[in-house]
Amino acid sequence: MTRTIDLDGVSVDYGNRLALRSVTTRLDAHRIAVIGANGSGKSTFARLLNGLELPTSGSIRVHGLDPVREGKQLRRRVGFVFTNPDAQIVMPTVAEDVAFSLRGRGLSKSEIAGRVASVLSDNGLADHADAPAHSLSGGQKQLLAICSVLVTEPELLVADEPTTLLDAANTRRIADLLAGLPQQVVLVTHNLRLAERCDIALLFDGGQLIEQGNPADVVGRYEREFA
Ligand SMILES: Nc1ncnc2c1ncn2[C@@H]1O[C@H](COP(=O)(O)OP(=O)(O)OP(=O)(O)O)[C@@H](O)[C@H]1O
Repeated sequence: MTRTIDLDGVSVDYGNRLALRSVTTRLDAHRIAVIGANGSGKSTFARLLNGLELPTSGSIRVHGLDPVREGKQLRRRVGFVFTNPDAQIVMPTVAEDVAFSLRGRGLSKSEIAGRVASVLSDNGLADHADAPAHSLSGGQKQLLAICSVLVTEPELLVADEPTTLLDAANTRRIADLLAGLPQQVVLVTHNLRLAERCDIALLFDGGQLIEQGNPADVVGRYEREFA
């Protein structure tokens, strides 16, 4: 399996705003942090990776798939976690919400129940399986949102500021969870400590990818030039 993300001259123009400007990169690291100031293009970059956004020009391959022509297959292989878990919770109970992600995949009821129980147990939510999803704490909701993505066994997990709404303990919990995943992870974050725990970091400025490399070096430049 190739786990390379390739962008060649990718720009995204929202009409009156060039959100990404001719970004070219090749990424095969396990955990990739994406940092930069507000409005620098991080979320746009993340959203390109599962076809939520399409390039205005240039080309992309994510694990060999072209989001323009193969968007459906891509979305089955790339899981996306949003900042606000409430935006992702769609079913009344925790277990039902996780199971919902597996609809249309041709799995039997018992296979679905098995996968749901396993992901909830791996992430400390087994005791909440039958609880109303909206009764969970903020940190538990973010765990649930991640479980709902992980249950689909994605090859790539893209998380757009998944710890922004969380306190220190829950931030650590999500950070540890992401750090322990076997699949490739792209983490957009303003939390520079989380960025430093990744294998590589990308720094965006004004829609341009201005640096890519060792996270400590990239974070250092960001702090010197943008803080
Ligand atoms: N749907 C949209 N329509 C028009 N402009 C947009 C849209 N989404 C983003 N933009 C603009 O594109 C630029 C890049 O936005 P993006 O959300 O990618 O930045 P970001 O680095 O993720 O910012 P933040 O740290 O604030 O989340 C910004 O100027 C933003 O206002």
